[in-house]
Amino acid sequence: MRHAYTVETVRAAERTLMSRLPPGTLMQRAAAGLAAACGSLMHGTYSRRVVVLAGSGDNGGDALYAAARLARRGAGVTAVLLTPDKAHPGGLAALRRAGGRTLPPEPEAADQAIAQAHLILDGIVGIGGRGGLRPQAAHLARTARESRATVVAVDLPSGIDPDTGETPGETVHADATVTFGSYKPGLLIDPAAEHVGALRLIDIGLGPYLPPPELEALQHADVAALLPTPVGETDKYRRGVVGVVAGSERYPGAAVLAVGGALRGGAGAVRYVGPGAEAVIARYPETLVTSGPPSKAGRVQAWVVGPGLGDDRAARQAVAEVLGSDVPVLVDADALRLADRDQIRRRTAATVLTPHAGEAAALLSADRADVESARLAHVKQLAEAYQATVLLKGSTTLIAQRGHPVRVNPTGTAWLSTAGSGDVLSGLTGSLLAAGLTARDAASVGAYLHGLAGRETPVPFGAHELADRIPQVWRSVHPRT
Ligand SMILES: NC(=O)C1=CN([C@@H]2O[C@H](COP(=O)(O)OP(=O)(O)OC[C@H]3O[C@@H](n4cnc5c(N)ncnc54)[C@H](OP(=O)(O)O)[C@@H]3O)[C@@H](O)[C@H]2O)[C@@H](O)CC1
Ligand SMILES: [K+]
Repeated sequence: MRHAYTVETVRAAERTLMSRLPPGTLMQRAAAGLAAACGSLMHGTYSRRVVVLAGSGDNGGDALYAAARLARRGAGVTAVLLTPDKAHPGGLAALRRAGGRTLPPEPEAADQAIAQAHLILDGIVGIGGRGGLRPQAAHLARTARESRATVVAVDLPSGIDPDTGETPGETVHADATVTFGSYKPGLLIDPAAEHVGALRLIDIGLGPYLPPPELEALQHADVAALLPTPVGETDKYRRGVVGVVAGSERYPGAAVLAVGGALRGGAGAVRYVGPGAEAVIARYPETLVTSGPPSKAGRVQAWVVGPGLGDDRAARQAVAEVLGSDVPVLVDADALRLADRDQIRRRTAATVLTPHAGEAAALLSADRADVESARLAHVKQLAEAYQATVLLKGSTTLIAQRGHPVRVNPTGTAWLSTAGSGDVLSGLTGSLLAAGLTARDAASVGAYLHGLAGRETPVPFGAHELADRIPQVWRSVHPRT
């Protein structure tokens, strides 16, 4: 599991640790890790040209100390000092002792040095940065982006908001980010995460001083431990039966895709309820289909409701019936519009809402653009407002449930934004719910497998191919399955 902490938490842990160590120890640990990472990115240091963009805080200090180490190993280092009279004194002295030269941030000289660099170290600001980059820093960030050099962000790409992943203005676009002590939420959440590049964590000894995280990201081993596995004496009810209420005369395909996802989610059987039965059976003969309302469909351990449902009276009635049940319910697509919001809040069994940014905006009476630019705040707000587990789909899918760290899904690809992709995710996640995972785990594991399937399916793909790919990625996560 990867854990991420807010600036306030990181600073508190650093204060405790620093009080037990000689002054400067943490910065030297950070600089040593950073210099080693730069050396390996440049495949050596001798005769490499390195430009340091150094702000006046400790982030600039880290960059200057690391650059001094590179200079001692043969790199030619030029430091562009954003405010020369406030540059980190220890870092600057170390760099000068190692033979590095410095420049004030005058555009012409700085631009020329950047144009000739093999590697640029972005030490403009770290966790002390506030708001969008100031004009001089923004100019350097743009020049670095346009250069051919490898851009390495120190702790984080300058200009991103470390706590939220928002990008309030110009930011550095890094090829790699070397972060210290712990991940920060902004490194893992878009739009900021898009500018992080390859992410490396340098351990500076903070671990024992960190409380529960603000954000976490599952990795293969975490997902493997959560995947349902049938054991000796079992039957379909013990493995879980998932009910899928999806599709309409107009959109029978949504029913097929949701059932396709559900059949790959580990439940023992899939019950389909709705007008798409013929199409569903034609593609998946193992589905148990019923034509009546959900309440007459027979026993299920979890429901999925919404994909392609339309919005007629029968659809509205089906949503209300499903929400009235006492088993976990996943509410997606049309059902997010049709559901009585108070009925969602009153439920005692788990509810999972799976909106994309547009649907999330409607549920919160907010703007879609605001949701996309501040995903973490909005997913938490939704979970709170609806007293539900919320999976906010998008470039970085987030899963929130009150009282727990938000989860960010580390898999996925922009190719997943294709028609029907969400229907497969709903079926898959509902199936994991029926198999007994908690709402938060089912949503996280569903997003993880769905994202991996998106990465593994040859592109460009259609949503039905994603469903077909799930067994393969399941086995890649859990080879002993
Ligand atoms: N603490 C520790 O133990 C360890 C900390 N470590 C390192 O310290 C870093 C934090 O250092 P920090 O606290 O000095 O802040 P930092 O990120 O350098 O920024 C302050 C500077 O930014 C400027 N500035 C602000 N906003 C700006 C903007 N929008 N646009 C432009 N400039 C802006 C601000 O200017 P001022 O307002 O003072 O004029 C000031 O000069 C952390 O990220 C990690 O790298 C590691 O060594 C490990 C041990
Ligand atoms: K930085």
